[in-house]
Amino acid sequence: MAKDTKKKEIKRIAVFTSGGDAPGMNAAVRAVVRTGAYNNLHVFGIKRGYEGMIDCDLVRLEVGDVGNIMHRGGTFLKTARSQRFMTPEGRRTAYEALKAYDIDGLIAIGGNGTFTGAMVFSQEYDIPIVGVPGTIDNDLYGSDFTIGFDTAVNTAIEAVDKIRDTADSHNRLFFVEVMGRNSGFIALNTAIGSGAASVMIPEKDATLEDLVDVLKMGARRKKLFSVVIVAEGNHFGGASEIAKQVKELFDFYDTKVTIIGHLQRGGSPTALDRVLASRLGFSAVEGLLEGQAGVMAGLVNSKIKFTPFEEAISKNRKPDNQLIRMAEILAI
Ligand SMILES: Nc1ncnc2c1ncn2[C@@H]1O[C@H](COP(=O)(O)OP(=O)(O)OP(=O)(O)O)[C@@H](O)[C@H]1O
Ligand SMILES: O=P(O)(O)OC[C@H]1O[C@](O)(CO)[C@@H](O)[C@@H]1O
Ligand SMILES: [Mg+2]
Repeated sequence: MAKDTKKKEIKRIAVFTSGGDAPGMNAAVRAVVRTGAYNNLHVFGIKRGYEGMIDCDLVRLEVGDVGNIMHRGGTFLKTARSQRFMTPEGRRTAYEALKAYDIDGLIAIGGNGTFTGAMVFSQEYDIPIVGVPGTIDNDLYGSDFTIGFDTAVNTAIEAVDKIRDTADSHNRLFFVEVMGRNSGFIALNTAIGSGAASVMIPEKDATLEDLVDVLKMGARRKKLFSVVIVAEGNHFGGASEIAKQVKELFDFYDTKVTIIGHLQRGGSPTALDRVLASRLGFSAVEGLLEGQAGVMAGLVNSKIKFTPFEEAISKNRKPDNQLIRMAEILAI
């Protein structure tokens, strides 16, 4: 059911995934390939993000190549963090590779680093790029959610539910560290969804003494176990460091630390991530054909919105203060 007319002169596009993988990236690539095919485009996949772009590692992607991948975590295109793309020479080699394949539009699926690279690249070379926010960190302005965030939070909550069982059985205090680089979105949502006693995130202005007060309050009302969620990018250090310092101030509980780590990056994407990825992949291609460039396709209040890369990466996205306050109140 291919469409007869093209809206723009773009004929050959390439899609890649970059930075940390995120559940739902496959669904986004599928949407890009199929929307491209519907619009009579030649679609290529670039392997290993910017690294593969520099190495000219492109493969033609047809409709059938993206079947049966919707439900799979990771990214079948593979991904990478590329030092070479940070250099002008690396980017020139990448551009030459794209020219060799006559690529006239790019879809970049990744996080803030990927879009920083895309912004620099599009300032240096005349190639339209539309971004799709794919990162578990949820740290981009211009989309209420990024692809992978919901799955990561669900994974973290499932882990905390299990930790609760053993914490309860042994009357222990657990510090559970979740990912999020410099951002507390995963931690805050995990804390709310798992009913944790407290959460330590970079965006919250709280001291270790405040945390100890919360724990003491719990102990006074005969709370025999407790779980505290810690964002990895915390200014007090990770969960191990916080556990050590808290123990020195208040040693009522036998204390343990769990770092969930890369478990949060894998697994089958949730329904929310699959639908989000499909919508954003589809909209990115339509946007590119309608002349969008240097922008990220996002979902804002359930509507598709295009935000310039510069804004998407530089507007300091923080969890809502109301949500932080609510998490505290509900944990009393
Ligand atoms: N200033 C920059 N100039 C050129 N390229 C950049 C720049 N910053 C980042 N990149 C490229 O983008 C890649 C991906 O960035 P990064 O590793 O920060 O992941 P991300 O896209 O933010 O995803 P995530 O946070 O989910 O891991 C980098 O490895 C690098 O190749
Ligand atoms: O997998 P790597 O390269 O160790 O990166 C870990 C980082 O990637 C993320 O999972 C996604 O950006 C961060 O939350 C985390 O800090
Ligand atoms: Mg990032």
